[in-house]
Amino acid sequence: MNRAYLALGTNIEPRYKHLLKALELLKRNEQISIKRQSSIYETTPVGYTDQADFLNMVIEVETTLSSMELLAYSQSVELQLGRKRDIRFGPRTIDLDILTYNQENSTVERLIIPHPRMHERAFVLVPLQEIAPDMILPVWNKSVVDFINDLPDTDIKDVSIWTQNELEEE
Ligand SMILES: Nc1ncnc2c1ncn2[C@@H]1O[C@H](COP(=O)(O)OP(=O)(O)OP(=O)(O)O)[C@@H](O)[C@H]1O
Ligand SMILES: Nc1nc2c(c(=O)[nH]1)N=C(CO)CN2
Repeated sequence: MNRAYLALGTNIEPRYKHLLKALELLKRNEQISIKRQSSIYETTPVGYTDQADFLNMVIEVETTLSSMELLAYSQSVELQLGRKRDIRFGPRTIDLDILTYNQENSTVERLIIPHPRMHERAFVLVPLQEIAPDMILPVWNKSVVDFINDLPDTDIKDVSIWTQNELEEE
């Protein structure tokens, strides 16, 4: 059995429905079992900033899929949710990134594990810390907490737990 962490992100309405649908499609795969899921966070866009705020979350899964198969299934979920690829780092109905896969450090075709930008993204590290506080990231050999401590305060401020009220209004 393999253990992977996945990051989900969406900034096209209905954002919450897109997250739920993606989780449902992941659960539908008998080779994937969701073990933990973080709260949902509302986050300010990073990279390409002229776009709407995101909802982000991180989940831990156990899977019998290989990392390439997990990527292929994640991409099929993105497609089923109508994702179109246009602006790099731009708006998306759902983005599914594989953060880590076991303790692997590998690049196979177009899949890089661990995700090469995960350690600098508050919208990934903060939800990840919630479900895997003791995790040491392969390659960097550094804990999630240490990476969070190195982030600028402004980045942390841009990531906040989405409250139930907001959830009901959505
Ligand atoms: N760890 C990974 N998880 C998901 N996709 C990856 C990973 N490593 C490489 N890729 C490749 O990245 C390609 C582009 O992914 P995508 O369009 O989601 O990028 P992005 O979401 O705009 O940027 P980012 O990868 O920084 O979140 C995918 O087709 C996939 O082949
Ligand atoms: N806050 C936030 N910003 C982003 C996100 C995301 O999921 N959340 N995804 C991006 C594309 O990889 C680029 N910027």
